[in-house]
Order: sequence, then C-alpha cells, then structure tokens
Amino acid sequence: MLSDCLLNNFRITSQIGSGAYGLVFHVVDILTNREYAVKTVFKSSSMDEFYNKNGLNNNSQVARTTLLQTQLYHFFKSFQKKLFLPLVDLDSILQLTENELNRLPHYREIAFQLKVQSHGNIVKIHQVLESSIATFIVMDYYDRDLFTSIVDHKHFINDGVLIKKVFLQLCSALDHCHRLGIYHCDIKPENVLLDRNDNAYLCDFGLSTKSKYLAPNVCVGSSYYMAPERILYCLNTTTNGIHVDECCSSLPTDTGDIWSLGIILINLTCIRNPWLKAHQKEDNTFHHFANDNNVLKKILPLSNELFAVLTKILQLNPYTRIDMKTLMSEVSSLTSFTKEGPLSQVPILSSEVYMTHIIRNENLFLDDLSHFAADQEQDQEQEQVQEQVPEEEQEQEEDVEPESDIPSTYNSDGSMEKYEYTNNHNNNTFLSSSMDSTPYQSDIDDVGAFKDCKLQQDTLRNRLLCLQMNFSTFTDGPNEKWLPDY
Ligand SMILES: Nc1ncnc2c1ncn2[C@@H]1O[C@H](COP(=O)(O)OP(=O)(O)OP(=O)(O)O)[C@@H](O)[C@H]1O
Repeated sequence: MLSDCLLNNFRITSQIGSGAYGLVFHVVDILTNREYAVKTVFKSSSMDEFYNKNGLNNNSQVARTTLLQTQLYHFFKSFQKKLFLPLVDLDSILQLTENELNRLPHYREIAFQLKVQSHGNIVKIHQVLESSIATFIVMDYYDRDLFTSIVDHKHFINDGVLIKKVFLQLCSALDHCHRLGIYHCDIKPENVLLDRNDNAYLCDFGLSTKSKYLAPNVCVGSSYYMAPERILYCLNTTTNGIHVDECCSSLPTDTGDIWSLGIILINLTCIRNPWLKAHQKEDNTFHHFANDNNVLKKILPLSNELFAVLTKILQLNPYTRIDMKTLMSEVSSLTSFTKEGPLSQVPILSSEVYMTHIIRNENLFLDDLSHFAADQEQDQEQEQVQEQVPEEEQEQEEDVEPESDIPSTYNSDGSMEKYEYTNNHNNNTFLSSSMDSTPYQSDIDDVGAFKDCKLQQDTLRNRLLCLQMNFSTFTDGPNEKWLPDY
C-alpha cells in the first residue's frame, strides 16, 4: 500500500485527490510532524510509454487513476517503499524560459504557481522532488475544499459575512495573479481550499496561462465555470443589448476568470449552478439567459442587489464584464444575497474588515486600495436613497418581470455535482466523466487505493442523481474538462 511509503522525510498517509495526470497525497513530515499535500505529476512521456506497453486506452478517468496508482506503487516497491529523491531548486524553475517549459510541460504549472504564491491566499509550494516517472510537488495541506464546504457541509448557508470573506480573498488572489500576468483558467470551488479559520487558498494552476488574449472558442477550464466565449463564440450577435464585435480574433483571458467568479458567487449564495455549460445551442437554461438575463431571478433565489452585480459579471461580451476592483467593492457593499432566508440581510463590510480580507499580499499594490473608501461612501449614499423608496413600489417592480417559459428549478435541495475529469493532451475535445468509466479493478494489493476510488465513485453517483433530479429539464451532458491549445 502506498500509505506505507516514504518520500524523503515525508510519510504518505492517504490519497486525497486525483486528476488527469496526477495524484494528490496527504503526507506527514516525520521530522516536524507537519502535514503537507504532495501532488504527483506524471511525466507525459512516461505515461504514454506505460499506456503503449500495456496496450491501454487512456481515456477513462478511473482507469487512469488506477494506472497512476499502479505505476507509482511499483515504483515505490522497487525501492523498498523508500524513495530518496533530489530537490529541484525553486529559483531555477522560475527562471525556465518558454522553450524550456515547452520541453518540460509539467513544470509550467509549478513555475506559474511559484510566481504568484507570495499572495497569502494562494497555496504555497515548499519543495519539488524529481524522479524518472513523476515530479512530486510538496505544498501546504488544507483539509477542505470549497466545493465540499458548500455542498456537503452547507457551511455558508447562514453566513453572509463568511461568503464575502471567502469570495473577496479569492478575488484578491486572482487579482494578484492577473497583475503578474498569470491567468488561472480553471476557477472552480474544487480548486479553492479552506483552512480551519475559513481562509481561502487558490490551487491547481494546471491550466493556467500567460497569454493575455486567447482566440475565441479556445476551450479551457471546466464547463460549468467556463465563459461563453471559451465554448461557443457567437459572431455578429447582439446580446443583452450589446453588440459583440464580429471581427474579434482574440479575447481577453482575465475576464474569463471573472466569469467563473460569478458562477462561484452563485454557488456560495444559492448552492446551485445556473447552467451546465454556457453554450447557447446545447444548454437550454443558458440559451434563455442569453436572450433575457432576468431568467436568473426565475431559477435562483437572488436578491435584486445580487442580481444587479451578477448581471455585470455574466456579460456575454467579455469586454463589458465588470473589472476585479469594482467587483470586490460591490460585493463587499451588498446588503442581501437572497430574496428571503438567512442571506436576505447581509452587513456591509467596513473598510477595515475589507482590507483584512484583501491585504494578504506580500507585494501589495497599495495605491490600488484608495478606490475602496470612495466607492463605499458612494454606495452607502445610494442605499440610503433606495431605502426611501416605498416597499410597495419595489414589489411592483418585481411583479413586472417578464414571464419566461423556463420552469423554476430551485425548489429541491439541488446540490452541485462533482465530476472527475480526464485530460488528453492529444485530443482537446470532449472527455468522459468518471461515471462512464470502467469499474476499478486492481491487480495490485493496494486495498487503500481501492477503497478511496470506490468511495469517490459512490459519491459521484449520488451527486449525479441529485443533478439529474434538479436539472432534469436542462440536462445537457456532463461537466467536461477541456485542455488549452495555446
Ligand atoms: N494543497 C492541498 N491540500 C489539500 N488537498 C489538495 C491540495 N491540493 C490538491 N488537493 C486536492 O486534490 C484535488 C486534485 O488536485 P488538483 O486539482 O491540483 O489536481 P489535478 O490533477 O489538476 O486535478 P483536476 O484534473 O481535477 O483539476 C483537489 O481538488 C483537492 O481536493
């Protein structure tokens, strides 16, 4: 079992995650007793060799995970379960040129994360260990991700201040990345970890890029969270009253991340996803939203205030989306997230609290903070004016919402589901969810890994059922993961 294995001074205790090209383990430093996470990124050349040697199809996620586990197990076994690996100098990784990164693609993720990790809300890499089959990335360990926290623990259901804190920390981390020219491109709750004090940490820079602009329809990210221009860029359309330039040959990358933040804000406040895919032809809900964004208010219990902010985030035209600074300021000033329930009244954050949430950046750009106080004063003034509007008038305004032919969906306990993805560097189109994969069959005595894998599948099945019930009218297929083709 891998859990008995030693990697330098780290004892592997359990597997905590798996992705397309890697496995993530919980480890304990036997010298200090400190916990860490070790992400094992397999070298694609070693993977291809392994698949070819065994005549295997590498498209199924479960089969892939099993193979990665098997390969790693045999590797450890051949060294009596104790691997002593050389450390790679982190500064040299930062110095790698574009050509070198092309030759060592699995170092791109590490280089980008190292570049931005001075921010207090980004997971820190401590060591990188090199072996013939894989690179081991030793990082800080956090025992919860935002997805589990929202869906399984219902941690945010009563706590608007906590929603603001986590969301602002995430915005702050992402803003830092953008300023340093790194665009994450896979913002989703599974890639945000939480510590015991509910501080957020951004992880998984596996799809990140330095490209400030991407061509339309370059699919990168996870489908629920992916901006429409990454999926189906509609040429020559007028959407939400805005004309989208038909001649656009490249679109900004940062605003794609902003779109994903909007979906996370919906996850945090409503425990729902608005659609499966921002694809007008393949997703009914999104199609209706694209024609009339009031649909959001029909399918989600949003307050008018939150709806107004979401409208600015979820602009189909990437050039008209709200910028990060304004987004942060507006969210901190919201007084409600939902129409009713515990999130219908949320305190405005004071400038001191706001600062504590966003100042976790060792290289803080202080001049950029001055906007906040001014913006907030303005917002408060506007709120006072709004408060004077009689309630009846506001109700009337709500009543005149245009009717939509979309059935309301937010009457069940609708949790989001979680898919396992498969990546395939030779094929950047659809890849299956682990639900469609062949069942796990181990030819090694790795009982622990078997248990982990089964559990993951069962959880996925439950979540899929949940999804089918909630989105029976909107189901368009699984959350797909797409690979960049820069
Ligand atoms: N530092 C960490 N501490 C705790 N858990 C972690 C850590 N890093 C990753 N994980 C867990 O492992 C999972 C997979 O990690 P990560 O997303 O980095 O791998 P990946 O191979 O890129 O996966 P995917 O293909 O799904 O994006 C995460 O969703 C998270 O649950």
